[in-house]
Amino acid sequence: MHARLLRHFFFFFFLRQKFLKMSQQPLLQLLHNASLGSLELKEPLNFWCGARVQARSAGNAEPVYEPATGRVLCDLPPCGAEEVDQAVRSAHAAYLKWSRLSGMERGRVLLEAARIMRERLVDIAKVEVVNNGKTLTEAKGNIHMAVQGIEYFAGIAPTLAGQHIQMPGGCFAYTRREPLGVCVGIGAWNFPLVLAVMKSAPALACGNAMVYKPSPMAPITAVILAEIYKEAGVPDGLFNVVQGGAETGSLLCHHPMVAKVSFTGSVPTGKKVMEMAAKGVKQVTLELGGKSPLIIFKDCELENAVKGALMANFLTQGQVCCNGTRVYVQRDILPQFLEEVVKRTKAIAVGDPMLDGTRMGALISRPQLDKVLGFVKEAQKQGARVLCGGEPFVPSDPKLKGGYFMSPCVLDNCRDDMTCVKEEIFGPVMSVMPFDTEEEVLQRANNTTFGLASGVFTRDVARAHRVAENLQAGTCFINNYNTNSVVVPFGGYKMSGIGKENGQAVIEYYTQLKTVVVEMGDVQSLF
Ligand SMILES: NC(=O)c1ccc[n+]([C@@H]2O[C@H](COP(=O)([O-])OP(=O)(O)OC[C@H]3O[C@@H](n4cnc5c(N)ncnc54)[C@H](O)[C@@H]3O)[C@@H](O)[C@H]2O)c1
Ligand SMILES: O=CCc1c[nH]cn1
Repeated sequence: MHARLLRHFFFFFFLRQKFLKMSQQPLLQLLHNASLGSLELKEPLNFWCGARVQARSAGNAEPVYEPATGRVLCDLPPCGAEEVDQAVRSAHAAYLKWSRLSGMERGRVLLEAARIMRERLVDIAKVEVVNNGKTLTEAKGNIHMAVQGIEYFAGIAPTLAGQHIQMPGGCFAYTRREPLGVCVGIGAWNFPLVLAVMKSAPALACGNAMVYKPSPMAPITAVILAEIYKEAGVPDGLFNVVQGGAETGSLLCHHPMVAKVSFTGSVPTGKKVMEMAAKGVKQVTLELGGKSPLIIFKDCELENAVKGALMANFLTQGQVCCNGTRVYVQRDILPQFLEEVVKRTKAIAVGDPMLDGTRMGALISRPQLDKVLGFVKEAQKQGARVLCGGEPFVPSDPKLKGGYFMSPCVLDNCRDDMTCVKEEIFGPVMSVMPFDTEEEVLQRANNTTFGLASGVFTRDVARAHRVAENLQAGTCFINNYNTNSVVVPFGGYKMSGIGKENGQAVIEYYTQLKTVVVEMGDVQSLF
């Protein structure tokens, strides 16, 4: 009786999956040439067993907003325990097949995924603009980076190898670089597709499967990625998307079949993820927040330093983890620096993110906008001077009146003990402070619990490298800022995280080494 019931269950499950797959038009086709103010999404945004799946619990759905207009794009029901379990099991089944392929075979599939993504770059970028509020110019750059990430790890896949180690008496050992199994990715909302790719591409290249949970504020492009991987030829279930917030994330971290959690988000949530993973002795990668220093010496090329400070603060409306928001300027050049930085900040075109000329779009949400404006008010109360911006901004286009825009802000007269200098604001607010000596500025720059990134502008080569060596941060940019690339490792020191993403270093975080020891003679037993 039991076996008959099971057979029925599997038969209907199989039919349902088959029906879902036959009837589904790819999400990106439905969202082709997306524009602001019109998109309404009814499609389910979960993806496992190779198809989009409706969550069961429509009751506690949360609205997802379009940041540039304030409209509701869709209601997002969170996945519960049963759905998380289905996604993880689907990943595990696919992992058993995928991990048996050679690196060359896996790389070929990933290259195809990169090709498809490049072909649809503009369409994907438009969806990112609708869901995130960043400008189309930046979104196109982000999708280009995602394509490069998949290509890079497609190239790394065939190079994965162990070592041969000679031992006494003709014996030897060798190491096998093996995948971990089912990896969970949990992402933030500021680079929705890039973060999904930075986790999934190396995971898949190394032979793992992934269940990815995007931020509930920017849930759409991860599903597009899942459909691209499928079209490129990954086995059904290899890359899955489950939607939801803290509860769904916590179910994923606790699932016994999950081997690793790679998390991108704030420090407080990162601590919780690490605690949950510790219970199952699972590996973690934590890419967390920052409050990075940018140090500008008087011998710098000033125009480059000004441009660098803008790039360090205003991309993606200032919502970038590694932004250099504590700008230390050597006292002698502070007046010229401020004059130029304020002139250029005032000239930043804020507004419709779909327009070519726009350089700053909308912040992610109303609460985020209010929080950032609150930081500016608090800074003023504590003695900072607003040189420009820091106000809500209402674009002239009536359809954007409900959007979450603000004018980019430069704060002068800041001190190290002010809230705006100590805490991550995650908005377009630059805090500027004078310094006198190299020793003093290094001590002040390092006086923080964060350690994600840092930057230095100087013409003195020796000084540049000395400062880079002494800054306690995972990345130091010399004479530029935010020039991140998929080919170089990225990750924080101190409370900004554990582990690396990007570059060859990431392989260590998605594989485990097995040692095989081979005896060539007789066993010398003591017993
Ligand atoms: N270091 C990096 O590479 C990097 C990149 C992007 C963003 N960030 C950081 O992310 C933060 C902004 O993003 P955010 O507001 O989405 O961060 P967040 O910590 O609020 O959320 C991040 C993700 O964690 C999930 N989550 C929340 N509670 C959880 C829980 N208890 N268990 C499991 N998952 C949970 C969220 O749903 C979301 O998907 C900033 O601090 C920023 O610096 C860091
Ligand atoms: O918010 C930070 C996103 C990022 C950029 N490079 C690596 N992570």
